[in-house]
Amino acid sequence: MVSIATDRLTKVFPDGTVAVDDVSIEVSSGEFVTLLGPTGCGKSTILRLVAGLEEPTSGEVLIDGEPVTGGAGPTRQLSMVFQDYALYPHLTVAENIRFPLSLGPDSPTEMSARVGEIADQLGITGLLDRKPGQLSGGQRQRVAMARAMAGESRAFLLDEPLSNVDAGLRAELRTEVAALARRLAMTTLYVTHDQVEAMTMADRVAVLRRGRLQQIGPPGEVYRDPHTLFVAAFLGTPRANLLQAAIYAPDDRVLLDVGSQLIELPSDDPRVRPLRERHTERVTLALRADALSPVPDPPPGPVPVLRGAVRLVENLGHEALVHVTTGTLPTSSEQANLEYPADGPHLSELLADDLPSGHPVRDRLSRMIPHPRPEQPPATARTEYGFYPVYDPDLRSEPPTAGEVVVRVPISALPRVGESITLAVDLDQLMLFDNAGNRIRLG
Ligand SMILES: Nc1ncnc2c1ncn2[C@@H]1O[C@H](COP(=O)(O)OP(=O)(O)OP(=O)(O)O)[C@@H](O)[C@H]1O
Repeated sequence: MVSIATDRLTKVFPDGTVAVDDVSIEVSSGEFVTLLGPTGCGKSTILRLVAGLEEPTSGEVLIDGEPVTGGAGPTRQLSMVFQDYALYPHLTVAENIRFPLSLGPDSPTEMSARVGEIADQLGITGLLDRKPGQLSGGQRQRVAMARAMAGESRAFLLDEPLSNVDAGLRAELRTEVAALARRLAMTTLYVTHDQVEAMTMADRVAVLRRGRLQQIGPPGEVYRDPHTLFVAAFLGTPRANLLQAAIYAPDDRVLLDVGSQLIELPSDDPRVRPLRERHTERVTLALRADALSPVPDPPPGPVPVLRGAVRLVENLGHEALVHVTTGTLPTSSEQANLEYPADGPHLSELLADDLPSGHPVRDRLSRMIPHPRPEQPPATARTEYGFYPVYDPDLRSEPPTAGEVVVRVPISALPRVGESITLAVDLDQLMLFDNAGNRIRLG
């Protein structure tokens, strides 16, 4: 098997669509890499560029370190499997698998032996005489894989090969395809928008957004250590809680102001100390459902906490997802770059507005009502703690389900709806992102 690489690969379609933007990825020989991202992020285009079905606007595709860009597709000897299987309906399964071999030098006996061998590997020996129309979706997928493996392929390119298969079978095939790829040490580039598929199958996951590579790494690493707000928000179910916040570091304390309350961080902790330099900076606080856990109030020791009231308990059988109203304001999907790119200033800076000073409900209102766009961006520090979380009235007609966080709780410790709850924040899992959506590293 060969290694595949893209070097600063860029594809701009004639209509001006930038489908792939400066993407460099290396897939070592025998490695399984998934390309993951929302629809339209350029995954299929990357695969097609690697396969030679599209010409790059700039940048290169390298196979075993040799540039192949400009060469015709077949010489690359890469096998591609698409989501629609593309089997020949009038040929039997055996004939379909044999098809790529018929282009090579093998004798009929050799070809039959090879078909038998591959069919055996994929557990479809009993289907060899059937036509594709007589197969289930999962069986068709296996035949498509078998056909891809039959030729003298040097690597495999799979474009959402399981997306037409029903959920149960999908899980089974996912394990099978990954196991097969490992057993045969197949170099594989696998496109999917399904994060479970991407995370469970791959040696490394490449997360893409709008044609750009956001991050590439082993699944666990990309999940635990996202470099951008987009990656933190895109990976994980339930989605990470994304809260608008400001860092406030008066005297020797370090606080995260989430509008409705302050989360006091242990200021002598080496992880927290660097935040002092970011006094008054507006940030997004990202906390996965596992980063918060119910504790007694007052908590044992100086742990950072978030307080709220239980609104909903979703019992999943083995665990529960508890929705807690905290009066915080989520960072919108738009800000997290999940739908729209937003490279400008933080929404809260664009929208925060002067409220009539001295008004008795000024603070409360400031957290609840939408503000018109100000003429001038506001000064950073506006209250004692400097922060009014806001939402963008242009993007939403009403506030998002205001101020909730979702927490994973063991069944043995289920809280009741309406109950007050204190949640300890796990510092190791506390993630902060700056205005541009880049990770702020704790020390
Ligand atoms: N031939 C083309 N001409 C113009 N634009 C194109 C062409 N092919 C794809 N695009 C655009 O390029 C972008 C990337 O498309 P691509 O199919 O690579 O995305 P994808 O991540 O594979 O999406 P999906 O998961 O929906 O298949 C999209 O905006 C798409 O509309």
